[in-house]
Amino acid sequence: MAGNGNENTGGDFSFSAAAARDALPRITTEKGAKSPTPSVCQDDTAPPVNFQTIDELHSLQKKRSAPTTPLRGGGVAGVTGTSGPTTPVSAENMLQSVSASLASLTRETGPKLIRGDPTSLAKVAHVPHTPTSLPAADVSDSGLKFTHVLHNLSPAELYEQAIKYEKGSFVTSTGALATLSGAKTGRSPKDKRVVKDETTAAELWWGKGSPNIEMDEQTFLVNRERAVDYLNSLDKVFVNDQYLNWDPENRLKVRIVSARAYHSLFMHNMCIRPTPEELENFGTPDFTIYNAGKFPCNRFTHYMTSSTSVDINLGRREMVILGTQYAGEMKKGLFGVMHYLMPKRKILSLHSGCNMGKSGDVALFFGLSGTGKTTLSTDHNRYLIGDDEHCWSETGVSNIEGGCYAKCIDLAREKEPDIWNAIKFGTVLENVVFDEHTREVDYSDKSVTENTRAAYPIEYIPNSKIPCVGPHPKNVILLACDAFGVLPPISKLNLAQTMYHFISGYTALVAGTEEGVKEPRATFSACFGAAFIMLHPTKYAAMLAEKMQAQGATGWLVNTGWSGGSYGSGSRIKLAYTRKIIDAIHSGSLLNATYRKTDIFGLEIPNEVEGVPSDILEPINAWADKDAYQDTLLKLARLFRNNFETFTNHKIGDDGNLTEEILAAGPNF
Ligand SMILES: Nc1ncnc2c1ncn2[C@@H]1O[C@H](COP(=O)(O)OP(=O)(O)O)[C@@H](O)[C@H]1O
Ligand SMILES: C=C(OP(=O)(O)O)C(=O)O
Ligand SMILES: [Ca+2]
Ligand SMILES: [Mn+2]
Repeated sequence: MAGNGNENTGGDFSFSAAAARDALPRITTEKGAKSPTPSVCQDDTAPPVNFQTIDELHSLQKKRSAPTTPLRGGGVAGVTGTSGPTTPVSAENMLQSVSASLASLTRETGPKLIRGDPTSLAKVAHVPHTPTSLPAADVSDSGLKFTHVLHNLSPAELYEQAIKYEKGSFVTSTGALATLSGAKTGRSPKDKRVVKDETTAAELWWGKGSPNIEMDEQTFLVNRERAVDYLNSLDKVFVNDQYLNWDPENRLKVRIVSARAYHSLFMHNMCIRPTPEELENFGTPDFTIYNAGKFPCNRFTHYMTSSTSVDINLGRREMVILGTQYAGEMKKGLFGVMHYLMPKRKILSLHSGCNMGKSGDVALFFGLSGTGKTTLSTDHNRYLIGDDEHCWSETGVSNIEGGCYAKCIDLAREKEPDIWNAIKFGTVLENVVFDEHTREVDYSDKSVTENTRAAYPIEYIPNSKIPCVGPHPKNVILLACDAFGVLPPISKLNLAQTMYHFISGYTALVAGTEEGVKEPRATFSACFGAAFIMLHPTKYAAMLAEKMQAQGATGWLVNTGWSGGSYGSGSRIKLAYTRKIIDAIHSGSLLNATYRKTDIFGLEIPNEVEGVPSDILEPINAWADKDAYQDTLLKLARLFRNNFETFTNHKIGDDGNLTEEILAAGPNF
């Protein structure tokens, strides 16, 4: 029979005489005792183990983080009860600070907080929450419970949290964390509110065309309390303390309090990550986000028109998110804050990508969502400074963020290798569809949304420039994804034209990034980011004009949209051609090309661009139906003219001549 290890040769089955009588010999286990069979298993002798139980074995697995990483939570054996001698002072400070952030406005007390995961067996330090002798009427159950704080967890820890507790979290075949953002898969601009107080009433852009829909301070506090109460009711909250802006002089300290590991990992990737030393000395944040995620606002609250509300209070330096889990709200909410704070310091905030050539030539890529900022600023031959949000100061450019947020729909390894390779361990992959077994992502699948996204730290792009700063830009590239197919793939702009197109901010909004947009549609968004600007567009335009003039930067308009017909009949310009066009801008060869001027828009188009078929450079040549082309061109020109009407009564900067030139730089018909 198989299994007893004896060779059964002929049916006879016999033990050795001794074994049969006395059963098996005893094995000696005493220390130092000689093995009963010294000649075998010689090198199986291991040094003595230093654990007695399974729990002890497990406790050995996790080494304590270095003393410079004091703010780690679960698993660190600390003290129970009030903080004792082994609690690092900075950790206690952190808890005090978070408790202050999460304090109820009405009960005037911070919640009781503990570091670490609530399921962790190891007891960790907590802050005793301050006043103890409250009148009995003020004592509530929420005041008696502890909330666990998961402060600046590492990506690995956040993966574990997400996979254990957040439905829809999976590791993909390349190691990314696939997540679902829930009902909202894009931003909700109609649900954005900005507190109008005395200061902001005077400073901000309000009224027609403005993204700033007002709310009063009192209503903000109602929503803030709602978010804070929700967060405090949870067993645990995630807290990220990070930075915005790579320019050290103009850095902002931000705190993000959220309910999901997904949100914490997203912001870990998208904001600038502090070093352990910086984290230890973080102090009080300059701006705080309370992200209550799926927890809705109360529709009976004044100003609320849906169950989603994204509220910014510049005076309190706080933002509240209720009723949406789309992580992009946090990133773009902070961008709005920068659009307010930076111009006060004479720094221009830009909705643009930015990269730098080997010789130090910097290019900006402006454009609305889906026009190619991320794709075209991620360029294997150049250093990536950032893909979406920048500042332009007296000294040059700086990225506001520490990561990139790339669209993933139809992502292909051959076309965008750097973005493809960045989707690995640590990257958040939102709303993608993958094979249930292999976990291979199908980037063409739009079942959840068109707006599938990857958020990764900028250093995941091999030629990213760290720190993400650079000298003054040489080229300012305006990207428009023209769904009408009438704008040339490339045109050179004079300063007035650059300003005209910057203020117009034209594109065909590609489906998905904003809720409810299912088809490309022509749209105008001042400064290529009206949803995020806080001041009147002419304020940013004046700063851009001044900076471009001072630095002698050249403006370009690049159509990354349709050619040979409108959306539906023509086709999108090949990414490979757009890249050739961009190469020619960077190399300087386009500056020396010969140009001709187009009708109506008066755009200068080159006769030739290396690597691009010449018959697409002049849009009419690519259209089969020339009459249809003329009609469409006029239609778009009218849309431009109508849109610009609201700006005709505004002066741009102090230069009266420039204002006149800008007004004249639009289409003529
Ligand atoms: N000719 C083109 N130029 C730029 N992007 C293109 C082009 N054709 C297709 N695309 C696709 O359009 C999308 C641009 O998105 P992205 O770069 O993320 O835009 P943004 O950063 O401006 O929001 C990408 O999915 C890219 O692959
Ligand atoms: C995340 C966004 O930015 P973009 O589409 O420009 O990458 C957004 O607009 O929500
Ligand atoms: Ca953007
Ligand atoms: Mn982008």
